Amino acid sequence: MLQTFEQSHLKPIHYASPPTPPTSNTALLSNSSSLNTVKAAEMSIPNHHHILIVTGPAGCGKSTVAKYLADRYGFDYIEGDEFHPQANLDKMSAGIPLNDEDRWDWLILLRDQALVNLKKGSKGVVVTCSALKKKYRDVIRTARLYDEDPDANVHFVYLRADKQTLLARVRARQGHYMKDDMVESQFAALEEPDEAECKQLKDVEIVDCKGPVEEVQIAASVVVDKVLTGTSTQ
Ligand SMILES: Nc1ncnc2c1ncn2[C@@H]1O[C@H](COP(=O)(O)OP(=O)(O)O)[C@@H](O)[C@H]1O
Ligand SMILES: O=C(O)[C@H](O)[C@@H](O)[C@H](O)[C@H](O)COP(=O)(O)O
Repeated sequence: MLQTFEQSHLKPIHYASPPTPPTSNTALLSNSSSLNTVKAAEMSIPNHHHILIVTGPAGCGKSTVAKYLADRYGFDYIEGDEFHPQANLDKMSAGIPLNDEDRWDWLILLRDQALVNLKKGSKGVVVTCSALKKKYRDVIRTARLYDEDPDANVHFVYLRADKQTLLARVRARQGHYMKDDMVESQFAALEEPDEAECKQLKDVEIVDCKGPVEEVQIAASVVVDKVLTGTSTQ
């Protein structure tokens, strides 16, 4: 376990795009297009307890990308929005941003649900969670401390786009409690994974999510393929 932690610590940082400013995935896709033809079934994924957390503000495409990744790797899919207590849902539906107090138990619940699924035999889980602040991501990172084996291999996929792009998506989205008036507060709270966090912890992949759905899904799978097969080279 400690060994696993140290090994993952030694894994090189892998940016799908640099921390700032946002860029497109064009270079990543053209450099790595051959990887996208690799079928997940043909990939040799070491049997670690993979916990992939797809993060970013409302509208960045967490659910859209997480479902794709879960399907690709045969991992369980945990939709973070389904684990909020009613009080949180009521707040968000009323356009009131959650605060730290509102989020702690939710984050712990998501972490523990991921561990429950792994304990039941899932080879990996993909979790959607905005994880807007570093301290929230740190809660999920503690999964390896509570893993039974313990082998949990936590990785974050941060979907990055500008506020206007996400505002437009949330405005167009139907039937969701999170309305576009919450996007401003999401960005106000957002602490993007910065270079220090990425370099120190080596568990964050940054994917530009401004492009079309399919492009973003492929870009995410390119970096996650490398994480899961231990072939990240940067
Ligand atoms: N890359 C994309 N381009 C355009 N629309 C997208 C993209 N990704 C997601 N969407 C749409 O934007 C809305 C928000 O996506 P969703 O996956 O629910 O994001 P999140 O889970 O981060 O809030 C949905 O209506 C979805 O269909
Ligand atoms: O799909 C979305 O619009 C978001 O995922 C949204 O539902 C919300 O971001 C989280 O559930 C938790 O709220 P916080 O992001 O404020 O922690």
